[in-house]
Amino acid sequence: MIVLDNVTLTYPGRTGPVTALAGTTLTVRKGEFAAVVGPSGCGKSTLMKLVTGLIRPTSGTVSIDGKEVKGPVKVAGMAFQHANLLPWRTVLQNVMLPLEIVEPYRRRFSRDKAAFQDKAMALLNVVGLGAFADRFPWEMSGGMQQRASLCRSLIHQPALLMLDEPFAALDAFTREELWCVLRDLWQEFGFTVILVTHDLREAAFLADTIHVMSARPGRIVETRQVPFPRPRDLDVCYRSEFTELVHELRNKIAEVRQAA
Ligand SMILES: Nc1ncnc2c1ncn2[C@@H]1O[C@H](COP(=O)(O)OP(=O)(O)OP(=O)(O)O)[C@@H](O)[C@H]1O
Repeated sequence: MIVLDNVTLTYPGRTGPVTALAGTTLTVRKGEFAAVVGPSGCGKSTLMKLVTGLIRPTSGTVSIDGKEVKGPVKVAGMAFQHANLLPWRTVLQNVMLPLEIVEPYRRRFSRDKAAFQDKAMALLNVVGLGAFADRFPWEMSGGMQQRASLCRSLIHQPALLMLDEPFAALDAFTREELWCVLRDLWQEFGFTVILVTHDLREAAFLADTIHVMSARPGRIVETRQVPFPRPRDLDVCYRSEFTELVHELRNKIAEVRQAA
């Protein structure tokens, strides 16, 4: 379980202190798919950095499974808006990169390389990239690169997947394809997800729970359970309850933007 308890984060800032989060409290259960939405600049990326231990709160605590986060956590995989694959490595080599860095895989890397390669290939097959393992990133579309990036974030079997607008740079069709890829990976492996997104349909399709943040300084102003049964497919996005939920979220965000 991930718990942010009354977290405030103030950046020193070049022209004076900037309080990005103020009194943010959030709980995400093990295995839950949580989405965080909110107006631009409300502190969503800051929240991700706090959970992964890249920054420490100014006050309050962040904990994972009862242990306070005091430095970069190993249990998390991460993916961002840009796939950031290394252009000189093939797709397979990119996916295997965390195994060369993260312990305990790192020390076993040379010995177990063949088994690790099989594992990477199995993941690439799940996301439909099995036939592209030997390609270089620049030979692939943005959507294919983002599939590979998801594989790279999951290769070391993290208990937690942190996603910061991973599909924002993709066209609408590719984005929906990738929603399904992520849904399938989550259903198969059961990791916990925190997805930061501007796309309310994405949050409503993928998440169990949607947290709405206020404008800066950000805190959680509303938490909605998503009622649609699983397994979900894209048809759910055309149901009236889905449209209503997205509308309500949009209205809430408009309200908090105006209040800022
Ligand atoms: N290193 C920093 N120094 C000073 N201010 C910062 C720093 N990083 C972020 N901020 C400020 O903190 C606030 C929150 O930033 P953050 O990137 O977390 O927001 P966000 O919700 O992810 O934004 P967006 O939705 O536009 O991606 C913003 O006002 C930003 O300008």
